[in-house]
Amino acid sequence: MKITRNLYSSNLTLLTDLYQLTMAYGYWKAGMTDREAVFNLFFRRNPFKGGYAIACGLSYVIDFLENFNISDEDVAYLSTLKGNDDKQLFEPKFLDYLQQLEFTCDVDAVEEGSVVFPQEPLIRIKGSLIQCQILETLLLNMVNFQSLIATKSSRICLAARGEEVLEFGLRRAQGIDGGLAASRAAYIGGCAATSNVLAGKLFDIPVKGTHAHSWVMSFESEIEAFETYAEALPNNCIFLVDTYDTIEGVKHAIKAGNRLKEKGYKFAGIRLDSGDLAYLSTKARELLDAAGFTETVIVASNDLDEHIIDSLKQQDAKINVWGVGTKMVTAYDQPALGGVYKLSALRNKENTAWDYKVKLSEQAIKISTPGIQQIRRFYANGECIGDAIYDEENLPKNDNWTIIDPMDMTRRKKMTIVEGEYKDLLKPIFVNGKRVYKKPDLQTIQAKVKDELKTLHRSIKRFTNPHSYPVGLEKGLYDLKTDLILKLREVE
Ligand SMILES: Nc1ncnc2c1ncn2[C@@H]1O[C@H](COP(=O)(O)OP(=O)(O)OP(=O)(O)O)[C@@H](O)[C@H]1O
Ligand SMILES: O=P(O)(O)OC[C@H]1O[C@H](OP(=O)(O)OP(=O)(O)O)[C@H](O)[C@@H]1O
Ligand SMILES: O=C(O)c1cccnc1
Repeated sequence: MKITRNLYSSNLTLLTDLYQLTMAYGYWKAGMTDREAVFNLFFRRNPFKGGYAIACGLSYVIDFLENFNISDEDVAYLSTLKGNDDKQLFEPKFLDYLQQLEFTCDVDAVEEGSVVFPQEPLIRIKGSLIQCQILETLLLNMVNFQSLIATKSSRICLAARGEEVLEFGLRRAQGIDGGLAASRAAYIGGCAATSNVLAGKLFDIPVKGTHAHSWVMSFESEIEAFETYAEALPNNCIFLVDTYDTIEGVKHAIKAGNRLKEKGYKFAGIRLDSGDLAYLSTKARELLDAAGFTETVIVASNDLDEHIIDSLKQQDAKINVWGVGTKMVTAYDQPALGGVYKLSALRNKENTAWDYKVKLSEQAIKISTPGIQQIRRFYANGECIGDAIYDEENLPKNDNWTIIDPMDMTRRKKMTIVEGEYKDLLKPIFVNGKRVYKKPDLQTIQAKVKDELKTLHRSIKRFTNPHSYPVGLEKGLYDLKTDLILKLREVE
């Protein structure tokens, strides 16, 4: 959408960590800028102690890469940076080089809205070392946050069991883009609408809302507040009933609802925002039904998250619509996804072959995976049964694959390549810097999340101790990684 582009397509190239630019300078000085490299963006643990994550943020990444450039102003600023000796940090020739740098990489990525798991590359960038390096920070910034919020939202929507979830988080979000990007990701995760009007305009998300306590407090009485609201907005009446006494509030809302009905309008709903939401929603439902307002919905808000919604569902609360703010947009119980971006292959100096790369660590989970990675997801009867991370340059010779858990080599699973029962998740997005992928609209991405979640066994979606979905390295890649680690540790 055009308006979206105006906000996010400005030149964001300097929205990066300084070390990307100092390394870029180093590569340039060492004559390494154009060595072909492959980097992968992945995370190591599912967020929220859950069993899966939702990939999100690719659209921002695409806009950023399509508008990649270093402007006169950027160069002017970079030329003012000083080193420890108080001399210019970057020599002018390097800045000239940077200014002429164009984005020419290949990008393959998992589509937004896909279900993804730890260790899987969400984005794979292949191209000149300097370009791949410079992109790290912003790619992580965009994908980490949005994937986190889309995952949170999908959990909250699962807890609501198909009922409407409204995202109310802007006022508690982490700044301006923390609000906007969260509204977008929350919608992708399954929310029906947002209260954030600019997000509605930019991303074409439905906007919805009720009214605040201040409205009720601005009148002599609650009933006067509801009736005045109904006069002004007869087609948008959800009354907030808990400013003074919730049960009395429901009765006042019913009075105002009767006036609306007389005038031929619908009494759309009430909102509960405090107290025992199970008890109050049940009482409110009884009162509404007794007054003939069986279609009038009960919206609930107040620090909700997936666990409280789940509990309210188990208590048989009579809530139809869930308003969720703070805990959704701040990902309250886990504020960062922790995705990383690692080099996995580099052309040798002679440019004749790939050198595969790993980052070692004492912790197995932190040892990166080498190769030109792709993900293959296997299905049986419409359910996904396991993912293989494999090396595109070393495809297994036969159709019987073994996947091995990189954290525990005794955990293995056999997968058979059967036509129509697998798919590769990384799709071409850019080829030689030119976009080859058409961005889907948000509704399509939201529908994808729903469809993908249906392919996951329910044990993987439960909130408490979810079953862990099998993701492994294809045996060829596993062996390759093990050899590399042994070599680096100099074990014969
Ligand atoms: N029946 C229920 N079961 C589980 N949790 C509930 C139930 N009813 C409300 N809650 C949750 O309990 C928490 C109550 O928080 P708190 O005590 O701060 O609110 P309150 O006193 O009801 O309202 P406020 O302080 O906003 O006037 C909220 O997170 C709310 O969503
Ligand atoms: O609880 P959250 O999940 O963050 O949802 C958003 C909250 O924001 C509003 O409260 P606030 O007290 O800011 O304003 P109000 O007067 O409209 O209630 C609203 O009533 C919700 O309680
Ligand atoms: O419209 C609402 O009810 C709303 C909007 C923002 C925050 N809390 C509630």
